[in-house]
Amino acid sequence: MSEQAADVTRLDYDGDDEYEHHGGFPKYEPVTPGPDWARFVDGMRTLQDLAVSVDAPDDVLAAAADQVEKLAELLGPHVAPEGRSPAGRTIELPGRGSLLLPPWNIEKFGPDGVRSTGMFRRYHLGGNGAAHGGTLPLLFDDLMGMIVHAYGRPISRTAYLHVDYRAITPLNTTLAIEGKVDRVDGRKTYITARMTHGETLLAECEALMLVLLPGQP
Ligand SMILES: CCCCCCCCCCCC(=O)SCCNC(=O)CCNC(=O)[C@H](O)C(C)(C)COP(=O)(O)OP(=O)(O)OC[C@H]1O[C@@H](n2cnc3c(N)ncnc32)[C@H](O)[C@@H]1OP(=O)(O)O
Repeated sequence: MSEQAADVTRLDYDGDDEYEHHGGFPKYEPVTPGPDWARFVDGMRTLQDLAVSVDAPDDVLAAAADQVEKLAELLGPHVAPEGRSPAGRTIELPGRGSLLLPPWNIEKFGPDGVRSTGMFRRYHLGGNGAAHGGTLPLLFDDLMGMIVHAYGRPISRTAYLHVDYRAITPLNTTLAIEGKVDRVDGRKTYITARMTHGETLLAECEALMLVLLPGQP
């Protein structure tokens, strides 16, 4: 992670009245859990890949289902309210340690934009070896959230997200995504971003983020 990326720890926006008074968002603070958390998330990602790709005999599936049920039983009592799990708050891990997000790593985080690199895996397969079209807006939307935050805007939500698919997005190879604030107009923040594979443009995205009014969820 670059020096600039260290700013990502401003996630909690301590002491920022604007942040405190806009919207009804819980406060998210970055965490650094022990190494077992990274191992757990990594193992779960492997399971996600397997869950969408195996064609196993019944006895294997029965054994796997037994183990999955046991695992759910083990973890069930430890469910925490939103903003309290390390998922999504472990900045150093791919996808901030959240299984919802593809395993991408933040490389640059600052007012001049956010850049992240990573790959789509078997779990993200759409058809014919390419990433599912819905995974790109997911990644772009999360990027937009980070960009608006890194720019220093109060808590905002996506009003629209427009994606232009320019080329097939491959799996299992390193890609990059990068974007920045283009302009600000009152509550509105206009952001553009692009996803690339080397020199190849895969997708472009334009979004409008709106600063939440007091009490807006
Ligand atoms: C480590 C880092 C962590 C950071 C980690 C980051 C995490 C990821 C963050 C992801 C963020 C999300 O995905 S958020 C989830 C997806 N988004 C949502 O669910 C939002 C659902 N929509 C809403 O809640 C609402 O529509 C709002 C709050 C966005 C806006 O409602 P509102 O406050 O009533 O605003 P409204 O008066 O309608 O509009 C205000 C102005 O914006 C314009 N406007 C509103 N919507 C649009 C639109 N779609 N297209 C064009 N213009 C629009 C209006 O014309 C108006 O312009 P004028 O007349 O003033 O000129």
